Amino acid sequence: MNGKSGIFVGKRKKVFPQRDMENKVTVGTSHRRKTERKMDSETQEKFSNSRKNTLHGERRKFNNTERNSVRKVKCVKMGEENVTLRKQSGSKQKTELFSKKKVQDKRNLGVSEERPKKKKKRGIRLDRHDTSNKRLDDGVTSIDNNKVKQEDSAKTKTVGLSKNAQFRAICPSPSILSFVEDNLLGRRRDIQLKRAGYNIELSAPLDNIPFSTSSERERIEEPVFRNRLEFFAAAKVSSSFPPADLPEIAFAGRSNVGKSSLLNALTRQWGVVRTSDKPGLTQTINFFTLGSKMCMVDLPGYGFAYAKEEVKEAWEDLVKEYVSTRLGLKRVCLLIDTKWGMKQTDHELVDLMERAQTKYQIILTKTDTVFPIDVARQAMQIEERLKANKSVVQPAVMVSSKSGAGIRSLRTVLSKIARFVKP
Ligand SMILES: Nc1nc2c(ncn2[C@@H]2O[C@H](COP(=O)(O)OP(=O)(O)OP(=O)(O)O)[C@@H](O)[C@H]2O)c(=O)[nH]1
Ligand SMILES: [Mg+2]
Repeated sequence: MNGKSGIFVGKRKKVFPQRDMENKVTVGTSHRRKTERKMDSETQEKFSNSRKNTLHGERRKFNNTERNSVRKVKCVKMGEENVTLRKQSGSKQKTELFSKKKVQDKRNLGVSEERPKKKKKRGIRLDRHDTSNKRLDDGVTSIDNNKVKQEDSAKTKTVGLSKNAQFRAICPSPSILSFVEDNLLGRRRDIQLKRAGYNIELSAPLDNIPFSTSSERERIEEPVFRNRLEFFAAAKVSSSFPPADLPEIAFAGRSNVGKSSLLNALTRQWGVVRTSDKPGLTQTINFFTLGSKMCMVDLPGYGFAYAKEEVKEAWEDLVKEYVSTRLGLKRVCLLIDTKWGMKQTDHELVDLMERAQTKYQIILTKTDTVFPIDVARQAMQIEERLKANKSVVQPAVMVSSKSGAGIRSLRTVLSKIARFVKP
């Protein structure tokens, strides 16, 4: 700052007033700090109060631009009061001052005290249909602009949205929604399951009949799944595949998606197929017979990130070879974790099965980990994506091996395969 002229040339330092000197007031800026004024005690008090109320308190709230626009304009004496005003464009303070002044004048003239009328804000009247004085984005209600806006919003709806937002925008079909509700799919509260009559102490409680006795609980509606599940063969290479005497249903999917657990849940024979919370437990193609009716095949998971590259490739090649060449294979259940949806590796397998004309059906697993609406959205999204595919068997089935939700429906779907092939 130029001390002599009082014009700021550089960046102003932030200095706060100090009032600790007898008969002396030191104020705000470095320039003013130098100018110490002597005042009588009354004036000093008024002065310091007015600065306290106006300058000091407000200055710190303003940013630089606002501060520049603020100008100290008047110090008006009203009776005993000293009011310091700062002029700001359209400020309230200014209106207050003038209305106060008016009342004061009226008092002096003996006019009865009335509340000052508020000044009406004058709005600018615009012709709705005259677009000449409006900007395009001013909310003009012309038809053309509306069209443009609609197109833009449609574009942003699809292009601008994140993957997550796009997912949330999916409206599932009524049939999917009712399936989710009827089967109590999705994350549910225990109290809700209890009220519906399910015994939550049992494993896969929703696979039982509500309010059923223990003998009823044992029954599986589809006779084929009442057969004993027995380990039959394991293969690490295609040459050791067993002969394809029985119709086969294979369970494929990424590591840890719940393939082995689903086999146990379908047959209610917990522990026959080994499961683990660590991905990559199943490393060979495991064949299980279900009586003499069907063969169920547990495939090693693909996309297991922590396995060695060559091991991973060997598993994936084995799975690919199995699904594209196996003769007795009637259906591949492609398991997708409901939480994560279809990944690149899943699409690769889908493409392969399309080329090999292998029938496959999408099974959404672990539905108990997400909200019911997200189960429906995931099913809807996958069905839409695979709509044009020829070998896919629709609809997608939603299950949870943990809660037992949807397991009965899957049994019904799969038992038809066995029945038709071997009546
Ligand atoms: N919450 C929940 N967890 C499940 C469900 N199904 C399986 N799991 C769990 O997921 C983990 C993996 O299950 P597995 O059946 O071994 O999965 P996998 O697909 O056979 O895995 P790999 O053999 O490694 O390919 C286990 O900890 C299971 O308890 C389910 O429906 N809900
Ligand atoms: Mg497994």
